[in-house]
Amino acid sequence: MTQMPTPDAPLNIGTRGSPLALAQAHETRDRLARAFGLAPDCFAIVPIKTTGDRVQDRALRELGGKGLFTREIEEALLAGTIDIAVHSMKDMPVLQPEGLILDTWLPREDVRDAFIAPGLGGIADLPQGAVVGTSSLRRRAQLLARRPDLSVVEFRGNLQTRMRKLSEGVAQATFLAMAGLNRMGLEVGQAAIPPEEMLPAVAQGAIGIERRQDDARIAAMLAAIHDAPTAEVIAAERAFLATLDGSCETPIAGLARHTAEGLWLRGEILRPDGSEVLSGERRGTIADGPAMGEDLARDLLAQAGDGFFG
Ligand SMILES: NCc1[nH]cc(CCC(=O)O)c1CC(=O)O
Repeated sequence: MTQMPTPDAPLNIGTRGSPLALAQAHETRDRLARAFGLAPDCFAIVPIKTTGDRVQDRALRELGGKGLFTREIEEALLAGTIDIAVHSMKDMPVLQPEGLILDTWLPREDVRDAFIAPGLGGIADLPQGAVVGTSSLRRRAQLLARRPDLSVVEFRGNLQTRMRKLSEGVAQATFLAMAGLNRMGLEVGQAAIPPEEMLPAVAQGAIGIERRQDDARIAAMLAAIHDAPTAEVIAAERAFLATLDGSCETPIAGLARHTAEGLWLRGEILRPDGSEVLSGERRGTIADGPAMGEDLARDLLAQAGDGFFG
């Protein structure tokens, strides 16, 4: 019988301190509490500041990519200060440090990007030459591929900062993930963009829970809240990303869905200025997911050739 956490010996949940990260940590706590009939105070939410959170005003990707938002949290996990770490999987590197494992998934939220522009329903409504704010290489490239007439400005900071920039006219539109808005219960006039129009980031809308590999007690508890269908689509998407990763700073998008036969996967790589888009699809069984991701990535890399990334 698994030893259950108590208010005196709570299960410590590590997370970044942003409002979205905290909402995700609370969702994780609530699911665990419900699964085991435990009171909320059997869990402690431990916000951890990461390098990525500290460095607000520099071009983050110059500083070392995705691990920026996870290193301190993973160190706390290895040190035993926390027992699990809750992550937005869109921001997670494909490999975890020695001794840690990431194999628990909460049910995926809305995978779509949100278009946010007061009074406008979608990208097509933007006037010729309009300015759009985003800090996402992927969204920038996808937008310019569709609308080369638009200009894109860097948009950083929290949701409030971005909404203020919109109202000040710094840009006429911006993007966020529907998942984040939904998880925070926010209504900012967002319009969901169909994936055919803007393919989301790999693992967008998915929350993953990381733990120490040798912690059998925690593994048993996490099994109770694991969502297998989410694991299946993410396995295909992350294999696609893993095969592409390291080869480029190129914008990448990928989305897998269940079909009657198994899985469907679509992937896309773009030149940062949107001047070229390479995409493809695979279908297969659920067990084929990772192989579909790898195969599609290899195919796109071969199509791209050396010039694509330069
Ligand atoms: N890169 C930041 C980030 N990481 C995850 C989300 C949203 C939630 C999700 O996709 O799970 C966001 C913000 C955004 O893109 O609007």
